[in-house]
Amino acid sequence: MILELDCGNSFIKWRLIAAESQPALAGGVVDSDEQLLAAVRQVNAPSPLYCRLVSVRSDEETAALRFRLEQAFAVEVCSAQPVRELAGVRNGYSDFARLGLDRWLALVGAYRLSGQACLVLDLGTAVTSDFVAADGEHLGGYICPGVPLMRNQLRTHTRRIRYDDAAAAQALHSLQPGRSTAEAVERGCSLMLRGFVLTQLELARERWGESFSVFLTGGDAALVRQMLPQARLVSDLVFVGLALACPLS
Ligand SMILES: Nc1ncnc2c1ncn2[C@@H]1O[C@H](COP(=O)(O)OP(=O)(O)OP(=O)(O)O)[C@@H](O)[C@H]1O
Ligand SMILES: CC(C)(CO)[C@@H](O)C(=O)NCCC(=O)O
Ligand SMILES: [K+]
Repeated sequence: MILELDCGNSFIKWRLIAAESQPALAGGVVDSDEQLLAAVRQVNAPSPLYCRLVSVRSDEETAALRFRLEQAFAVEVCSAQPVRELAGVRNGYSDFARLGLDRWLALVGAYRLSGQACLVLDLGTAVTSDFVAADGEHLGGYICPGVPLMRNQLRTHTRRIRYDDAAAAQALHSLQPGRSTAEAVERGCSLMLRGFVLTQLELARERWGESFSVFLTGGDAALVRQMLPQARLVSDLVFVGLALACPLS
């Protein structure tokens, strides 16, 4: 059993595979180390012998999780590290170690799957885009707040923007001008996200014409899925790169 973990800022995505390139036997999204251990223990399968993880958390938090995993399952843990080059892709940051490892693994995964120029969009706590040229050169990318951050900033810094989750869920059935606070904020943030995505597409077209692939991943990918019919929705894109960063042998 191999345990794979993508430790983001808000959630840990996990899955168990029996062996390299096998479909997941179990997996999920949890919001704490404790929940992760409990979820993995509940799976009716042998305990994992090997764990590969990518984390954008602090080194201390990542080390603490690693320690708990080793204690709980006696696993060998490989934690993806920043590198200048991997699987034919060259890191485009002037200081390669500063590029978020989740972005790096997602773009390495995208290039492996497409073998051509690609635009990678990851919609999580933050929304990120990355550009990889046909020869594997990472050109860099963009970072902006994701929908949960935009919404929370508005709630935190204004006195009269208040509505509940039910109203929020209800608001996105249309993108017409909002007639309530919930509609105005939810639709406004949704349009900002769409604007960002359309601009990324334009930038990619200016560079590459029509010869590029678009990859979409992250927990909020569904929010822009419809406006990107050409995009490949690969929810485990980070795991594709993670397998390349932490091969078993
Ligand atoms: N099953 C789920 N559990 C939690 N969040 C989910 C789930 N499905 C979709 N989401 C959405 O995914 C978003 C979080 O995205 P994701 O899990 O990709 O990133 P993250 O771990 O929060 O942050 P990061 O961008 O650092 O990876 C939330 O805004 C939430 O709305
Ligand atoms: C941008 C996030 C938060 C997305 O998860 C992560 O990739 C990160 O913390 N990156 C470090 C900063 C950078 O990529 O330039
Ligand atoms: K992410």
